[in-house]
Amino acid sequence: MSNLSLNIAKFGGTSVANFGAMSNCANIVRANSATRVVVVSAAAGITNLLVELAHKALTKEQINATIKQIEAIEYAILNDLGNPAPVKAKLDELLSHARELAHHEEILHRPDLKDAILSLGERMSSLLFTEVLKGIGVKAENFDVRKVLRTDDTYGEAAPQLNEIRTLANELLRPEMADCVLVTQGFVGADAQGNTTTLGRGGSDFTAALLAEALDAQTCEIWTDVVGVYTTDPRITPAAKPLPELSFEEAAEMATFGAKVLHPATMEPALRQDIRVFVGSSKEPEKGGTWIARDCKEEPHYRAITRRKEQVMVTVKTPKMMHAQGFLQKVFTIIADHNLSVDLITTSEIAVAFTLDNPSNSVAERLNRETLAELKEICEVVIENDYDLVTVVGNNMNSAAGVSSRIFAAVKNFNLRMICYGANPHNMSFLVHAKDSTDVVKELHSELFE
Ligand SMILES: Nc1ncnc2c1ncn2[C@@H]1O[C@H](COP(=O)(O)OP(=O)(O)O)[C@@H](O)[C@H]1O
Ligand SMILES: N[C@@H](CC(=O)OP(=O)(O)O)C(=O)O
Repeated sequence: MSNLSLNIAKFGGTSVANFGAMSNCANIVRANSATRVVVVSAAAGITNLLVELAHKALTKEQINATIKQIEAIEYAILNDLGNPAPVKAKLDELLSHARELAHHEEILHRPDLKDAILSLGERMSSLLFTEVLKGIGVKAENFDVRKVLRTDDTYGEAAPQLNEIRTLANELLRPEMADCVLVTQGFVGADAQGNTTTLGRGGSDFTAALLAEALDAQTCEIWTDVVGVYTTDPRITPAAKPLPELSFEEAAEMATFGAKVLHPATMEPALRQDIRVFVGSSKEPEKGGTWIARDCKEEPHYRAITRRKEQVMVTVKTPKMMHAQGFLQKVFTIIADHNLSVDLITTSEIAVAFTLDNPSNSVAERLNRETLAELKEICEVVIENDYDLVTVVGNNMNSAAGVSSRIFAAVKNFNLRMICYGANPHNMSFLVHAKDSTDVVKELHSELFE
């Protein structure tokens, strides 16, 4: 079933951080009659507080203090509503659920409880944002995304089940959106048993794209705190510039290699269904933003630079590797069995080095630990921390002359530990010491874009 014009709008944590920010978002929704589904993240800071409750061994007093911080942020929004009374009881219910889960004696060991508590940020913000919309005269309803966003049961990084999502969204969401704007939760899902799951940090963008795909939307808007996707993270250098256009491939590379403005999986549904994705600032919508689509007017060799922090370099060595057939295969079987993806690899006759993405409290961190323990059973393993991965994203990078030499010239004063170039036309990546990465990105940016 297709629609004349359907847009899914997603508002990130900073865009729903307080009543004023939510009001800007409400105006954006009201201005576009094609927007029938709104996906919201938790108010800025809330998910981090919930992560502390879920992952850190806190005293009772520390738990209570953290809940108080959450309550203060949510209540500040509630108290600014014209008519807070109808939602106060529902908000209090969600807060007491958070309290209960935080004090649960198994919270640190049960991934299902962790996801249940993490989901509460989005459940509270969607409740409040629905009221903000109603307050400016938009007919809106809060919709529990767990009814349609079916996932597997990999808590913390659940995989969406696309066929079920399509069926459920068309059965349960589509009929309701004809009548009003539905405000739902990003980042959250439910498995076949109805247990709450989450899609991984930053997953609300992915939710929006998944719903856009399931409902055959034409566009998906990601409203955030920057006026589009930039040549690099504007927090690294003020010289970063917003990009008017990007291809799906370029955007996917940027997201995968660290551009936090988009969740890495966001482009997958967009690419499958050819959904145009817009990224813009909810504070300054009039400034426009970046359009991400299949084809771009231009395909420059250098489009952007990204950085991904918290990388680990693993070197596996075995004297037996000399002529030892099957060693590499064993190493990569162990990695594959744990579902890890390796970005950079270098090999010599007696050693293989590769990188692992290792953000703290992530599913990857746990899998990395298990993987390394297994590798240690078959070879010597050296683990080095404190690395960042820097990537230049562009087009035809592996087939044009001089593309790599310009990059190497710009970073000649830094120690590059690993380099990956040539396998993909859209990127060139290298590992640098974390202490150098800001300067590396600045030097590269200055050479390629300024
Ligand atoms: N290439 C980039 N372009 C724009 N923003 C980027 C880029 N790389 C990283 N960022 C960071 O992403 C942030 C927005 O992402 P995020 O904090 O997750 O927003 P939201 O809360 O809206 O989801 C920006 O403030 C910016 O610092
Ligand atoms: N609230 C979740 C999901 C999310 O996507 O948030 P944001 O849109 O603010 O990055 C997180 O912080 O991970």
